[in-house]
Amino acid sequence: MSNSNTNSNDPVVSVRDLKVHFEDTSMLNAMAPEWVSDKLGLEKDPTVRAVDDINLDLGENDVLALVGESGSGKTTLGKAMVGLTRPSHGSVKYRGHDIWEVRDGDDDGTTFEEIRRSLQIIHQDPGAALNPYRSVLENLEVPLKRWHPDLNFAERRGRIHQMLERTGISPPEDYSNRYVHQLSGGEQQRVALIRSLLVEPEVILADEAVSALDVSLRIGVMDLFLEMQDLFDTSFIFISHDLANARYLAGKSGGKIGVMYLGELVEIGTAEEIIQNPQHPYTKVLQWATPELDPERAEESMRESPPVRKIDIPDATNPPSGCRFHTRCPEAREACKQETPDLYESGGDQHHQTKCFREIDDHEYWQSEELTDDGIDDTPASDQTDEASS
Ligand SMILES: Nc1ncnc2c1ncn2[C@@H]1O[C@H](COP(=O)(O)OP(=O)(O)OP(=O)(O)O)[C@@H](O)[C@H]1O
Repeated sequence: MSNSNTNSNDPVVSVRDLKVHFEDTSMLNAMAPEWVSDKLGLEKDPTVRAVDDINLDLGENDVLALVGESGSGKTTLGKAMVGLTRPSHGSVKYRGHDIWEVRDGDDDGTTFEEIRRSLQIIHQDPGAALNPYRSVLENLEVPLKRWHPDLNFAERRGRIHQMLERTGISPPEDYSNRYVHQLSGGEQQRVALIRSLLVEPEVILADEAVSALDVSLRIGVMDLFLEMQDLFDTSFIFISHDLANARYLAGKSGGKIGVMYLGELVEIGTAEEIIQNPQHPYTKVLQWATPELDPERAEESMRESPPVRKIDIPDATNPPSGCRFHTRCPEAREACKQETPDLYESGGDQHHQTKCFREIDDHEYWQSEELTDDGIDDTPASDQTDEASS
């Protein structure tokens, strides 16, 4: 994208103090005053705090793999980073331009259309992005016609055939005439990847893009993503609930793994650091739950119980006070209930950060009382504030 303010050292996407909260937009909430719903005995859905207080930069040619349990906010963060979900608070900048200020017309240095082209998404279900009633060629012509209207039919077909061949879909003349339903899952995902790459984006968000694939096909598609990432110098945000996939993607590309828990980024670092030297107690839980990371220990660890005090994940509408993991954390102490940790450097490594007081040698955490199973306080943050003020 041409812009005189663009500096190649700047992050491509930069997120500051990001919150994405989903309000209840149902008719009941919009129309009925509190006393009406109380009288009718109807409960309004509270706000979901899907993403809270995240600061993150994605550089050029960078790879970030976001992992965490279902509902931890991975997709919401990813979509906010590519301008598909509007933040409730904070900013998401593309090459220094606040995406939503541009969208709302407050910034004349760039256009929202250009941002939309630069930030693409590939979904878990590739079929969703492809028209089943059109051939592969017709599907892939759509982005080219939109973003490169100067190309004629022969030039478009030439580019499409080249991309099909590069991604291992061969012979391209044959495949380009097939309909989407005549392709395997792996071939559909390749076509979805080509569709995104044809518009020459700077960032691709791949949301669980390999989870629906058979395990035997997964490595091939992940390798292809990484090959294309390298070839086109495109930054990728991979979303996966599987730490083994995240390790593969971030490890091979020299990227980072970001671990999410209840809307917060709790640890971020290189694949090597997150797998070999995890610091956050929640990252250790994910590692325990992924025995294939260490097959030698797999059998042994399957016999152990998970390193948590409670299995149940608290509700994202009312997360626990202080450190959100304190209700399940085996290392939790009183201080974790009261205060929210920042992301601290782990062991002096600026590329490895952990949201846990245990990173700070002289933090009052070390003097505070350990939380035992009997002492687990499930009171959500908001209720505690209410109690304190009443
Ligand atoms: N449009 C929405 N409206 C209301 N709540 C939402 C919406 N989108 C997501 N949520 C809620 O926000 C929280 C985070 O969801 P998100 O999909 O980002 O998590 P995730 O880690 O990607 O989970 P999964 O792996 O299951 O997709 C969840 O509690 C989810 O129910």
